[in-house]
Amino acid sequence: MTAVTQEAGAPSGAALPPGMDAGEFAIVTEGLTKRFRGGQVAVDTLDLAVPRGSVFGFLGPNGSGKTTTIRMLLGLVAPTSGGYSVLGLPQAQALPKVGALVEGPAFYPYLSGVANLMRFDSADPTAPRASAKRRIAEALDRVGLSAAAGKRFRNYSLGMRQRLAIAAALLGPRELLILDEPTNGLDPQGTREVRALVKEIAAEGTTVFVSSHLLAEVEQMCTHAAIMRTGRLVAQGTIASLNGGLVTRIRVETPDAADAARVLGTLGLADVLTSDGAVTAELGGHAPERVNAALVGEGVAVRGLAVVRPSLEDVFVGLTGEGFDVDG
Ligand SMILES: Nc1ncnc2c1ncn2[C@@H]1O[C@H](COP(=O)(O)OP(=O)(O)OP(=O)(O)O)[C@@H](O)[C@H]1O
Repeated sequence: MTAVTQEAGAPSGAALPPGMDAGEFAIVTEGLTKRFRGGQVAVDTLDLAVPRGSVFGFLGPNGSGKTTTIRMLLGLVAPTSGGYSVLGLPQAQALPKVGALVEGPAFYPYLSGVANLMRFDSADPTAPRASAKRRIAEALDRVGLSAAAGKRFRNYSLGMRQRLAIAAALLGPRELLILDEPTNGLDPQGTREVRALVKEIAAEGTTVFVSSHLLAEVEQMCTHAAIMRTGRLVAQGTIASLNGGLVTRIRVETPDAADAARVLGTLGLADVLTSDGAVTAELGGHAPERVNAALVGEGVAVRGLAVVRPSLEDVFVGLTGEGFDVDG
């Protein structure tokens, strides 16, 4: 692994996932730690491995260390100890290939989208002036704002404003896009627009590292996730592997709970439990429609039947014994 130079020195040497090398990853951190003055440990010996090409959800309740981690990856905050690698390159070479949206850029309300991006682009001393127009047009096109490019920023919807901010992060070819809570403060329409845009950008081959405190958002938008709690990594992997440790259950609402429990047991479903007028059991390989037919065939009055799939929230609760408190 090529460690990005930082004052804390070399990476800790913590193990990468077996059989993998740093070239496969857009971001690797090893023992990454940030202790603020006053003793607060915001990020605690964090080992992250973000595969290239993934949409990687960096998930955790408020205050779990997500922004501090992102600020370290971007060289805005020096780690106390540990190391990190971005795109396997030294920081000066990596950063031009990284687009980032950490705190929303300040746009001028009375200027158009395109004029705002021109101001933004001209503030970057590394961006060649001759190709500015093309670069800006491409970024606007990529976020679907070409038609609204001449409209004043103050007349943009919340979703359009955030898409313009993402366009600002995409001025130039990027291998990695880092977005800190990009749907925060957006209305449902704006949230949908940003989620769709993230998927499109990923489909074009850019790795997207996106922080969120919204479990459902990460489940919908991401291929992989890392779950944080008070600065520590709780789990990471593909969404399927994170959910995979938990079983899908079937839930039957019925006034005939005892009969329903007997039928589920006869069918071979495991861990049959009865409470509050409902019977639940591990679904295993059984088809829910067959289970329903068997229940009805045995005279059980089925008021409701649901397949309860494990969620990332269940993963978090299972691993920490705590609820996922977004205000925590
Ligand atoms: N400059 C700082 N000085 C001292 N403590 C800080 C500083 N920045 C962050 N912290 C603390 O570090 C912890 C992690 O904060 P951080 O902002 O990284 O979390 P987060 O997961 O991004 O949360 P949020 O979603 O609320 O931004 C918090 O307890 C926070 O109060």
